[in-house]
Amino acid sequence: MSVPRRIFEKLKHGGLPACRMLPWTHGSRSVHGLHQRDVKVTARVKRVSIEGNIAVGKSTFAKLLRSACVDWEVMAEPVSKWQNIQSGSSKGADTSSQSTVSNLLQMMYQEPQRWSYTFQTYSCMSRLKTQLQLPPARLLCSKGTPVQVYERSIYSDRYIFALNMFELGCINATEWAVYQDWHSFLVEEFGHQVELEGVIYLRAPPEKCLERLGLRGRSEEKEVKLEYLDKLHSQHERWLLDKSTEIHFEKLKQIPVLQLDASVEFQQDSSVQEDFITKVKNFFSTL
Ligand SMILES: Nc1ncnc2c1ncn2[C@@H]1O[C@H](COP(=O)(O)OP(=O)(O)OP(=O)(O)O)[C@@H](O)[C@H]1O
Ligand SMILES: Nc1nc(=O)c2ncn([C@H]3C[C@H](O)[C@@H](CO)O3)c2[nH]1
Repeated sequence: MSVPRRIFEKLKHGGLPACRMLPWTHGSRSVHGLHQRDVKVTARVKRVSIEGNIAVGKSTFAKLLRSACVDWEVMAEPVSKWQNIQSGSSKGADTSSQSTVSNLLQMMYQEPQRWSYTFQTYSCMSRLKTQLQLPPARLLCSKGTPVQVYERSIYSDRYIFALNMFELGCINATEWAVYQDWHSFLVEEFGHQVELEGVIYLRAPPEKCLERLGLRGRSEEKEVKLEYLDKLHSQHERWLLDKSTEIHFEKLKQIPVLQLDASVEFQQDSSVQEDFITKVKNFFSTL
């Protein structure tokens, strides 16, 4: 049986390390382009998302994790893709002729009723692509606890943002029904490949997030109000703490959550950083 082309290319370029060379000649089924043996090799790698309100400090915390342990791979939220929608970005298109046609993040903030549904289709698709990426070679070789960490996930896309936009009336009942239908279909189709083993919830008062959002000064967010961050804060609390959000996937209902107090100014404080890393290490070892 031949190796699925997509996987062959991935292995050739991304490269599985010699320590995990795969015996392709043995007949086994291809699961969504992932060879079954490949699924086994990657199964030891845990998958965790960092969740939290806008500007709570996820990217800053992600940077800390990146520098803390070689067994952890942190995948950034694909914000720049949302800010630079490219023309002709289909597979095989000549990338040299691509140009930026729009900034969807800006459009969503400026005209939420017009653009929220479009935004959620694109954000969710880009998160799905991120979650489907195979772990890098060093994680597959790891003798410790290898973990792929994602900044947000296809689950916060639905249970935080899309739900919030629906409740705010920026996504209508038809759009919400359509979104949920394809979201459930994709999660079920991709199965284990998009499951998470844990969530790190960075928690801070919305007022603190607004302060940090102002500090960061991303131009698209200049009209974001405390009221919006309050709503998003409540969505996080309902999903990750109270567990009162209706969740449609069994494994996600039981997911372990590590809650960290993100209001602490940890950037200049190495003892807080060490405390965070210890908590994260202990959490990963339980997954
Ligand atoms: N613990 C912290 N103490 C003080 N300032 C912080 C802390 N964490 C983040 N910041 C600052 O707050 C701003 C926002 O942080 P960051 O970009 O990491 O947020 P984010 O959660 O990744 O945002 P988004 O939700 O937009 O992805 C940055 O200017 C950053 O330097
Ligand atoms: N509407 C909406 N849906 C999402 O799924 C989503 N994910 C992130 N964001 C916004 C928050 C930050 O401004 C910026 C970077 O996180 O993008 C989102 N907005």
